[in-house]
Amino acid sequence: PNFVRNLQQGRLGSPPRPPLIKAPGDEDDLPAKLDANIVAIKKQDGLGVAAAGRERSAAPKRQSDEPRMPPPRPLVLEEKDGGQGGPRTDSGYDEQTTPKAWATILLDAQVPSFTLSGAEPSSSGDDNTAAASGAGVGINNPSAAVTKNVPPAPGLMAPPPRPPTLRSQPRPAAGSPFLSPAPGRLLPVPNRGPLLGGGSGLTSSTLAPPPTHSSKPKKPSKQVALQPGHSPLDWARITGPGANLRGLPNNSPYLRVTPSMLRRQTGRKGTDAWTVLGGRVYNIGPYVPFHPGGGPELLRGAGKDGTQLFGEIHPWVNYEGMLSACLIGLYVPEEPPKDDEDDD
Ligand code: HEM
Repeated sequence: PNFVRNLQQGRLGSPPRPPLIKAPGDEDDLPAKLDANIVAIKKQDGLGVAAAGRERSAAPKRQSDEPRMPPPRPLVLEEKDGGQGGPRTDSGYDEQTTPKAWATILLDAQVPSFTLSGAEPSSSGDDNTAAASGAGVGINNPSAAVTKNVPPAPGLMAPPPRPPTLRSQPRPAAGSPFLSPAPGRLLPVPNRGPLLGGGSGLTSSTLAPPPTHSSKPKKPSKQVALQPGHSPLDWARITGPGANLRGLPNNSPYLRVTPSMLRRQTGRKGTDAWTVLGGRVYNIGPYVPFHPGGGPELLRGAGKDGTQLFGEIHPWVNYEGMLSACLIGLYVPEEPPKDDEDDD
């Protein structure tokens, strides 16, 4: 009998009522009276008491669900009920037959955020405490505008770690070129090097030549160690004006040297070493101990035209000036054979 009485009065199956805002003068038992009226109306309409109870049990649920409609932006998508319909059985969503992904609604989730201002406990105090107490949060107090360090709700990604702020960098010593003279200015970005002309004296990094990638790698030098008294200056001294290193008798005229004549002057077997450079024939024998590239290297051009070889190694060398005292004559083609017919 108690169960039937409670059922008739609508006390069974009713979820807790949502809080109502009461107007002044409202009676305290207004919700109970409203429920009783609903039961009476249902009876008049021929509906069963049980149906009325179901209606009442469903109505507050919808009411509590109404703020959730439409669903907020999905934070995490996951399938519920194995993809068979949605989570709400008292709405039209359960008429869906295809599997559907439903958003997990996290109304109470606190989205963790971060702040741009540092929160060093040493300099600015405990910002978390300030923010939690709500004191001083605002534009004029940005250091206090940090969020409560709410742990991320399940399914949410953890916030990224805060980058180190300039304020958290170690402050340079007094008198340092990195110290900004103007108060309130930001410190220079580290690892950029000092400015030019800043009087810091630390300009080596900015004056260093940039790395080049276009120059060829250097070949190893083939220069040899010259004997004492055989330096380039010594050669210049002995080849001054009036010097004669031709290897020919004095006052000999310049010769017309043919290829056959040239081939015999190789520097071997007691002969002088002649070479051709730019159409002129030089006696290079005296220069052998003065040649920075070594005697054997120089004699590679002896007895032949060494113009191409010379040019391949050191085209910048002024051979005409250096060998003026060694000039033999002009390099000329072989003389044509004499015509014997004239002798008849
Ligand atoms: C035609 C045969 C010659 C050959 C094969 C030859 C070869 C060389 C070589 C291999 C070097 C060393 C290059 C280096 O690695 O630094 C050299 C340097 C030199 N040779 Fe010759 N040379 C010849 C003729 C001459 C002649 C006729 C002269 C002067 C009249 C001369 C003057 C020099 C000078 C001044 C250097 C030093 C160049 C420098 O320091 O940049 N060479 N030569």
